Amino acid sequence: MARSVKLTLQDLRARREAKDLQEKKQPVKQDHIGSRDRLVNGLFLRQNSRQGKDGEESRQIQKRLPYLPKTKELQEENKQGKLPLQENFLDQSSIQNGLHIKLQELQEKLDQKEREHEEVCRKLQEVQFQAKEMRSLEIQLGGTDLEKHRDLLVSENERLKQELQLLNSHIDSEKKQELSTLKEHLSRMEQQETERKLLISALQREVQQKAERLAEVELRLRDSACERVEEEERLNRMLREYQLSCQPNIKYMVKTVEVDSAKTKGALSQLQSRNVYLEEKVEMQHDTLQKMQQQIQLDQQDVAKLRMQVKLYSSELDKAQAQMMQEYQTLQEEKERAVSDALERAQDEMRAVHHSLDGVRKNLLTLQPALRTLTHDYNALKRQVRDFPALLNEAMNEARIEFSQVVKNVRDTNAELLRKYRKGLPLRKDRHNQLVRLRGNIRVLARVRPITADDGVGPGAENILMFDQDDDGVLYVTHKGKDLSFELDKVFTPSATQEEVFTEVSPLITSCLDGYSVCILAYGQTGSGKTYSMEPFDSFSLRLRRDQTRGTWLSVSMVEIYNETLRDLLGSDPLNSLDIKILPGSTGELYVPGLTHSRVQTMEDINKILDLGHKQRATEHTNLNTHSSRSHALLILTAKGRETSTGICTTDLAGSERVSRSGAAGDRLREAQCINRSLSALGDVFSALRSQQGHIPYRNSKLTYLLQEPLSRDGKALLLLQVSPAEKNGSESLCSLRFGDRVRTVELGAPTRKIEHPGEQTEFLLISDRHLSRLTFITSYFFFYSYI
Ligand SMILES: Nc1ncnc2c1ncn2[C@@H]1O[C@H](COP(=O)(O)OP(=O)(O)OP(=O)(O)O)[C@@H](O)[C@H]1O
Repeated sequence: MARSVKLTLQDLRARREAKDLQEKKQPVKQDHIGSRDRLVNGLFLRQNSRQGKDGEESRQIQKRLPYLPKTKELQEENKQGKLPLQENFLDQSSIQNGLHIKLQELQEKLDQKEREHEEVCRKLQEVQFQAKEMRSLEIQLGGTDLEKHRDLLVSENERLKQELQLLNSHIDSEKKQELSTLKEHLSRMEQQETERKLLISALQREVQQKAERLAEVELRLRDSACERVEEEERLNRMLREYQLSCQPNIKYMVKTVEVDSAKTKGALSQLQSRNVYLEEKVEMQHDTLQKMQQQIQLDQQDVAKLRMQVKLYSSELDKAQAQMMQEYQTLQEEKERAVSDALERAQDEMRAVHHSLDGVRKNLLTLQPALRTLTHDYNALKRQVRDFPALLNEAMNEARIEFSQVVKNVRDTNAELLRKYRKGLPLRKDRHNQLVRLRGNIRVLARVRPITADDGVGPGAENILMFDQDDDGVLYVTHKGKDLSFELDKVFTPSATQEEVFTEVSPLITSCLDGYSVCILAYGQTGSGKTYSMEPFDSFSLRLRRDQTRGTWLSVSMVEIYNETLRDLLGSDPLNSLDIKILPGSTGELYVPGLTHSRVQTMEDINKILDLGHKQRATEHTNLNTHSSRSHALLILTAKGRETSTGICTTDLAGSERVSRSGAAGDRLREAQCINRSLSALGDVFSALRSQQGHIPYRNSKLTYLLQEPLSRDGKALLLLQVSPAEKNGSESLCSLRFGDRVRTVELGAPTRKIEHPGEQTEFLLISDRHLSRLTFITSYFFFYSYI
């Protein structure tokens, strides 16, 4: 068994000196022993020191051993991609640089965009400025088509500006978002890089230390092996030399050896034991070395694994980086696309804006001459406006003076006119009265209604009336084969309007307002249009209203003559019988004591009274006209002013009937008889008037009694004959026309005015009847106007 013993030259020298001493039979000096001890001790100590150094090394290795689990942890972290290594760090740096470059490019693009945005804003400001100029031009020039076009352009510019702002804000927000994302990503990557860089540097330091220590250990092992080999060779050589040199004195030596053999043997045994111990130590060192080598191999394996891991990580990192780059490129492309789209849109809009601006510029160019003219005018106007207040004051003063002069003149003229009017009023009234008298105190007009649906169809509904084209007072009637003609004061055709009728009636109303007793009668068979002709009363109401504004007030009464009994239709008890009496102290003027007077102001008020009165009337159906009245009803209107009092009365009176045709019997028969009697009495009055008899039988009926005043010689009467053109009503139409013909011959004589003391009120009655003679089936309305 080869045992390597390490002996230094000093030990060998000490051993030789000891031999020399033995050979000189000198006792071994303590120094020699000490040197041997020192030799052994030195070897021991060296071994110990080496062992200590090796122990230190192994301790160092052991100290490094804790790095192994730490290395495993790092491996785990690397597996999770947490640890970037140096290669990756280099790649990361390049990526970081690339990102920085990209960021700079983005920043540049952003700056460019901002510059473009500023340019657009500047242009928009120019447009706004031009719009302001245009507005000022508009103010100066007034509205033209060009300005409307310019307004449109301005509004379009506003819209484009808003869109551009939106676009810019959108682009800014996108870019900012993208930039912030990239910055975050970059900062994250930088942080990771720093961490990985630190870890890599730590690992590198560790690996470097390990490598250095391994190299040192290997070096030492190599040195110790070399020393051991050299020492063995030297010892062998020395041994051989010693043996060779000692052979001639072998006896002596044997003796010496024998003498010293016990001691030498002891020393040798000690040396051998020490050699064994040293060999064991060397063995242990050898084992330790092997372990270290194994550890180094393990470390190298770990390093290889780590390198593999690093490569794996680097490939993964490359992949991630490639993916990131791809994503970045995609994002970049999208961003560039969005930016280019936005840019294109902005350019399009800018082009449109430029186009609009060109139009505006052209408009401005065309408007400039006009603007100059208008500016000139404007300046002139401005001067005028500046001078206007003074001129206005001057003109106002002049106008005031002129106006006050004119007002004074007008007042004078008015006073003169009023004076003349008052002076001429009696004369005018007299002349008007003369005119009316010349036209006849009793005028007879005829109004032909059109054929209506109520007339039915067939021969009975045929028209039997014709008109004279040249003379509006002639009416031709064809009845039962005979052609008859009637001459009246005026004939209204079916096409005549209400206004025309009222215009014809209005002179009598003027006479009424002038203070004459006037009676206007609408006369005709049932259904001939008497109610229809009442409508001009509305027109008259306007006149009333006008009169009322001049201080006239109006009251309404309504009475009924039923079976020769006079009743107050507006009274609390309509069944109370009223009397007609002569006004005390008057020259035979009539009044109805206890008659209710309701004050009215409008036509609506009158209509309400009429409705109220009609409700109280005793009406019943007959075979001829379901609406025919069975009594005479009188609506008495009295208008009174400071100087005048005008009475207007509308009535709906019962008509006398042909008993056989109406089928009346019992009470109906009595009513018809009363109606016929009153109408007969009215006819008698007209006959007496026509024959100018001394006695006019007014008192033969309540109706004629009430009609006394307007039908007296002091009154004026207008008879409006309502005529039906239908064949089946021919007989009644002829009767009406003949009655009118007879009435037309009546002369009432010269009418006289009635003057009343201001403030006193007198009632006037207007009486109407459905018939003014013995003719049957005729109803009529009467309008009566009187003057107090
Ligand atoms: N001039 C006219 N133009 C058009 N329609 C008319 C005219 N006159 C009368 N009528 C129509 O003839 C019909 C009868 O007229 P209205 O009621 O006035 O007759 P009346 O004489 O008052 O009858 P009664 O005596 O029975 O009350 C109504 O439908 C009316 O509208």
